[in-house]
Amino acid sequence: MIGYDEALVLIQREAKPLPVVSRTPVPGQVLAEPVHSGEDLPPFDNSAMDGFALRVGDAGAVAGGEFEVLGAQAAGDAQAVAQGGAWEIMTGARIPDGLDAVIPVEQVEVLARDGDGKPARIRLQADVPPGQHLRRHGEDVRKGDRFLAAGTRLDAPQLMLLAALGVPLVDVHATPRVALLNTGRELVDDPAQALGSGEIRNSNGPYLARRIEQAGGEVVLRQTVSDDAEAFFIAMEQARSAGAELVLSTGAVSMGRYDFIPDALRKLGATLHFHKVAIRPGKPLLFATLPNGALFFGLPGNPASSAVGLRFFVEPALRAMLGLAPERPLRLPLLGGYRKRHALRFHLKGHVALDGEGRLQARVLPGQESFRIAPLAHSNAWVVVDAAAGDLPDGALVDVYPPGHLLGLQLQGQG
Ligand SMILES: Nc1nc2c(c(=O)[nH]1)N[C@H]1C(S)=C(S)[C@@H](COP(=O)(O)OP(=O)(O)OC[C@H]3O[C@@H](n4cnc5c(N)ncnc54)[C@H](O)[C@@H]3O)O[C@H]1N2
Ligand code: MOO
Repeated sequence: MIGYDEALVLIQREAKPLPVVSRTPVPGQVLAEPVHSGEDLPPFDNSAMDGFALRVGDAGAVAGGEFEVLGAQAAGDAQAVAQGGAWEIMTGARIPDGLDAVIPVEQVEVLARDGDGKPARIRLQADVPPGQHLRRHGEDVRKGDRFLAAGTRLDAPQLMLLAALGVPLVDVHATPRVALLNTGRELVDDPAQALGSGEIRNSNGPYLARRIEQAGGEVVLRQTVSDDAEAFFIAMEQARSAGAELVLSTGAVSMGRYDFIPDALRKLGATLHFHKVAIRPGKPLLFATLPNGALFFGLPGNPASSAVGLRFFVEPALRAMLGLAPERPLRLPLLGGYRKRHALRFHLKGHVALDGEGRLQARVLPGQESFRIAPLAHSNAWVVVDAAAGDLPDGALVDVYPPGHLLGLQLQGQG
């Protein structure tokens, strides 16, 4: 049996960044290369206000000054050239060449109007400092700027920026393709089907499938497989033809007579890196490399054990495949402390909330047994207590991980 840190080193040795591909930007993708701007943002000098554009130079203009209105410029109008005077201008409209400041319409007295009722002559009711209410081209992002760094995960703000700068394609690591095989002849997938004697519902399948997608993977195959090696070999062949770079199984990795996964992998010619880690829950976890180079994780079947296996073993591999640096935990005070009964590393269903002063604090939820699913649905974080740690007193700082490596802490909506 090896320790968690040692297991992580082996995973990080085996999990390599996937090839870089150019793709349409989509939320959740992680940039493999920085993005440089091919344009200025804003693309041209424009007005921040509805009002009048003027030429005021370095000195500015003073209240009381009068100007002829010689043109008008709305958002979307092409470049115009002004021969002095004032131009009526709308927010976002391109500043006519030759003008260099804007006065808002509220600070102007219209002295005369033309036949159509448009302002023909104005008087300033306020001073106009140089450059007032101008949004200059490139002030936000300059052409050639590296505006998104490698390792950035695309979400709404990044998509806004990429859209603003007209970037059709970004370089990302290919999405890791994951095959998920739930083993066990006791498993029932159809929620409408009544359970036969000794049967249980496959709950690991939907949980893991969702978490894999949230962790940046794509589930290319999901199969429920009986407890025999032949059915497993068929599913493994399907995983291979689906192009899976990562294969996960649940169940059949422990000591029982039907725990066939380790032997079946050997028969397939896989290289076993470890089987059994000094953690709770999830101890019988297995990690191997398949002959085609795909990584294989044999997750224990108990629901909390499979969740821990995904979060703390598979997700580090996904991170490496996506070209991301290893994750760092939050350090939060632990409300109520924790009594640690074994010299193992514990991954505990936890809950993070705000205390009375609005500071984050964590606690360990009751119901840590690995068969218990209900506490997982009330948990919004993992509290991790290292193997070397002893009992933790109330308020001790503890490592806390969000539910997924690409998910932030989610404080709302958990009961
Ligand atoms: N003699 C020993 N027995 C066990 C040991 C041990 O060291 N010696 N380890 C225990 C630990 S720890 C764990 S964890 C489990 C792991 O067992 P397996 O990975 O072999 O899984 P199964 O036996 O197939 O199933 C365990 C448990 O989980 C339920 N299960 C399985 N798949 C699903 C699923 N998709 N959805 C919901 N529940 C699932 C299954 O019915 C069992 O109750 O072994 C201990 N035993
Ligand atoms: O370690 Mo097993 O995962 O306790 O139930």
